[in-house]
Amino acid sequence: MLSQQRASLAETRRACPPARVRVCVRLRPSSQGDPCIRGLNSRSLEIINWRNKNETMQYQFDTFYGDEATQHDIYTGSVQPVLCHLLEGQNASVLAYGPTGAGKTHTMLGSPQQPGMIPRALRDVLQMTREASCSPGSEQWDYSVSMSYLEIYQEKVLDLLEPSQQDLLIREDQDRNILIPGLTERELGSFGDFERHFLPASCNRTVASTRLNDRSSRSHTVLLVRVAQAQRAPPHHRRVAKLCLIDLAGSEDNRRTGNRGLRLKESGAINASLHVLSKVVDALNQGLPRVPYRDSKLTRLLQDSLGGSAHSVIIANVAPEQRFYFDTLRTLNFAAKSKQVVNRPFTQEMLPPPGARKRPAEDPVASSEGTSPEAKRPHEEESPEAEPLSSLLPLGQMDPGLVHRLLALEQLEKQQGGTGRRLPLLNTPRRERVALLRQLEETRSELQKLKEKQKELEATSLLEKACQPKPLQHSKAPIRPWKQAVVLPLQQVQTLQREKAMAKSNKSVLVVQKQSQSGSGAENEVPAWELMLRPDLVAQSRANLVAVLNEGSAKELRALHRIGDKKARLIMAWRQIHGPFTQVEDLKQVEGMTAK
Ligand SMILES: Nc1ncnc2c1ncn2[C@@H]1O[C@H](COP(=O)(O)OP(=O)(O)OP(=O)(O)O)[C@@H](O)[C@H]1O
Repeated sequence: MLSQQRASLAETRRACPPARVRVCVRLRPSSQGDPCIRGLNSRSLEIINWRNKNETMQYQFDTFYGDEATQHDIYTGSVQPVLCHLLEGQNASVLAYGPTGAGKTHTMLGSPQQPGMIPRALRDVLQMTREASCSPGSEQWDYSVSMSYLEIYQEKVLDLLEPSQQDLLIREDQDRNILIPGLTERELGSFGDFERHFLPASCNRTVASTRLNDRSSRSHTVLLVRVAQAQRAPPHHRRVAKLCLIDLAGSEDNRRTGNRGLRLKESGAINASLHVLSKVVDALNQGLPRVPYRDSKLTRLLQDSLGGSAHSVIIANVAPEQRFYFDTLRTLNFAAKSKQVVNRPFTQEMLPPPGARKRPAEDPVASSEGTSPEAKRPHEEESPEAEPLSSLLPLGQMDPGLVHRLLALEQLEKQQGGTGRRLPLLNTPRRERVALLRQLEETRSELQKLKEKQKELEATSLLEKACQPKPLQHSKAPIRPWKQAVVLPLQQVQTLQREKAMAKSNKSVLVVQKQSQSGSGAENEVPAWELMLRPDLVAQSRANLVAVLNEGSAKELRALHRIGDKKARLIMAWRQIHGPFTQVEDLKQVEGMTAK
């Protein structure tokens, strides 16, 4: 039954090596005055230290592009290398980040004279798929490319290909894919098709004039390109990859933009979502159990690109003028922490259901309900590669817990008449149902094998006994399987017991009895007690504290124990210069503070 279940899913996921997010910095040409930032070489730059004008701070990235770098340099150096992964069925993302007026839209869209990353990438993707479908390789594939285009304006997801005021919902399917039901998708047969759909849609983006940029993006725009491929020969595998090209709206200091009314409201939404983006990167870097993707529409959509399955590139745009100094510093700090984020790309291959051997362009399933640009990806639990079926353990090494489970299952089956009737699972969500059925199937086969092994052992043992001289005292006890004894030092046993008790009790603090000091165990000895905190909660609260240190406002910092106004300001200044705190102990480096 299990193999049938797997065959019907017919999906395999091949993990690739983890891929760190690549981060490059692009410096816009200066419009006035002396620059506050300059490049040192193709990877490093330095920026004046605001506390001491005679000092500089240095940063290193995957690539640094100076103000003379062309669109071609940036494309060939940082964007083109990730596109080849699309043909392997893996996702890729390119994201332009930076303050308002620093050149994000110039980098992504460009102009007719200096086309940006988006038109260049589309031209190459279409060309690559054309060439790959003509290649005489053994694995010939048919390709189809399609696009969707949306903007996130004031926390609303708006379709740019078919503009309307409808806020599209972001959904997550059972396999954790992000879907946008109702988002328009257009097939692209040529670059001409792309221009025909993309150019008018670009005019639908919300732009307005601010004091810092005549045509400032008031929204985050996301171009989704879907590359579907279908193998011509059996077994007719299908793959779907997604390319996300994102032009973020710039962070804005409203004292300088002069924003009021609607502009101010837009700016509030932009800054809030960029703040969540920064928190997502922090959470990923600190390995926190909860990454706040759901706290903004932007991060929800970027779930794949940061800490997800895509090969991602961040282009951090910075402006050289003194008036952008603090924006530049903030951008460099965001870029520096983003380069630590590691993604886990994989190739997904699916078999079409029997009777549905169509080319991707004709295949309604391949286009994921016709409108959604997302590929259906299975949950890890369903991947045959994720976890091989557990093989039968030698009887003597069988985990007592498993034996207990097997006996309980046998009991349950007996109660149900032992006719193979299935357990009532219909009300269980599908994912859990699949996992339960798998577990049940594994347990059944283990039980069967266990019974056979047991019989074998009994037979061998009887035979041996028959051949041996009779022992003086014959034991009538049935033959039991050997249990493997694990001997632990007493202290370790007690720690394990405490941790188990804590996990079971679900409490954060436990009162535990101390080991008798004298060791005599005398009846009248007064027992000593101690309080024990759950280690996972301690770790979590330390991580939360670090998050407040990195992201907290002055008010939030003052709310911390022993932190007053002066210390809050010192912490904020420190993190602006040195970047995020990695642990609570870093506080020692802040002037006049101790880790206490
Ligand atoms: N590398 C560059 N070379 C020449 N001009 C540039 C470059 N980068 C940006 N510019 C110019 O600077 C101005 C601001 O750039 P752009 O609109 O791309 O900024 P932005 O970061 O997208 O701003 P916002 O977030 O407000 O939309 C534009 O006039 C653009 O043409």
